[in-house]
Amino acid sequence: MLMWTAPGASGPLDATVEIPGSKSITNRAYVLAALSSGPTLVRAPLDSRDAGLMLGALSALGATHETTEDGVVVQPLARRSAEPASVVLGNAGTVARFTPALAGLGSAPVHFDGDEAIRQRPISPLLVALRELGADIDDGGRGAPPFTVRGHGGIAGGKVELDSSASSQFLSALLLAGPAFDSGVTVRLVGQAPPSEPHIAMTLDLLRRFGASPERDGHEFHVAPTALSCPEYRVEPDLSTAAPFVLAPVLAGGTVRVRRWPGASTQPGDWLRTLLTDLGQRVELDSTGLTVTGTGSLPGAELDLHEVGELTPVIAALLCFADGPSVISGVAHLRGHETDRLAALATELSALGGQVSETEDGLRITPVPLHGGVFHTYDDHRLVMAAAVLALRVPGIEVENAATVGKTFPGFVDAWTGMVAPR
Ligand SMILES: O=C(O)C1=C[C@@H](OP(=O)(O)O)[C@@H](O)[C@H](O)C1
Ligand SMILES: C=C(OP(=O)(O)O)C(=O)O
Repeated sequence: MLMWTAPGASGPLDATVEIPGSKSITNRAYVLAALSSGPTLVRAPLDSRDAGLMLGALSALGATHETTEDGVVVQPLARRSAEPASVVLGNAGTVARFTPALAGLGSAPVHFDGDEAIRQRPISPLLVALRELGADIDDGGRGAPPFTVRGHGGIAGGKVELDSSASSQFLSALLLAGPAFDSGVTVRLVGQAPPSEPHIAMTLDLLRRFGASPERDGHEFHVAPTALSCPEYRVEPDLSTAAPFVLAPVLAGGTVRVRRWPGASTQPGDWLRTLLTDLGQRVELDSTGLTVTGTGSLPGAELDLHEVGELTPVIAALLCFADGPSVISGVAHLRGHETDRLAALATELSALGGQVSETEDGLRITPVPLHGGVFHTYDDHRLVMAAAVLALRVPGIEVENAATVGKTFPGFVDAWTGMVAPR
């Protein structure tokens, strides 16, 4: 789809939506399944570009999978690749950060490369740490893809210092692979605190579910060598993908229900319940899911989104309609996401007449009337979602390359249209 005219809200919403599986949980479950000693049935996994890239990467490394009626069955990396292989990264941070360590467990060279954007995203501190732990990586001195991991049949592991301030995924990568290192792994964080603390908790949670006993003492983490196993794992719906849907009734009025919203979750999107309540909306969680009812008011807000950075694009779009100015802070690392999200949001929202400017670590938003126009998406799924939120109130928003939303939700346009403009 080259251009999508996102629908405006013509009245209060009344919709129940099904959100696909969490990207972050799906791709962690696949990695841990590959490192397990037996097959794992991953139930309700995400089926999207990033999840497909993870399965492709694991296949290239020797962990095959089969899609069944019940989910995806992943076989362990029993046949650790002895043949040279290539891993396609696309623009998936989870694939780029989580799979190089697995290649170091094999016994062949594995070449890693992806979209132009992934070559620009930070990864160097992870490659340095992996080398210190015993991996043999040739990155031509670039500290970025393309690079080759030359497997020598295992990774020694041990103690390492890591600066994970540019992405929490560096730390998650070492912890997820730690059970397969000869001596496990002990990571001491140095530098600024990593962003996305819930994603670190998610990593520890999945490790436990697969039988490891990760330990954390402040900035130090330890995972012992462990034989992993988890015959079945059920993936929660992606609460960051759910974000635009639960924010919609704030702007359109009415009620939106998200089915299967978990009672407790390590996903950053679970914080939306707190945010929406603080913004004066009605939020109810029960065993069927989450129900959000818009109350018609929306105050401006000062939000530090360091822990939940991936929610920034849709929250920025929402705050363009608040009663007063807002400031988003704590998200300098978004400049190294799918695109420089702070620059992209400031540029695109300003092009629609908005008063949105970048700060060093966030955005300053002063609500003013917006007009329609083309919203460029920079190959970033979350910018498509942000544009859809804007269009609820602003007629004539044309979303460029909306298909890029397939990184996490290929069915987004249909689901959104079904919610806003049901036939
Ligand atoms: O570990 C993960 O699954 C993720 C961690 C976060 O990355 P950063 O810490 O780089 O922001 C998040 O933004 C990304 O969407 C998914
Ligand atoms: C930052 C994101 O993705 P990735 O997993 O590629 O880092 C995101 O989904 O917002």
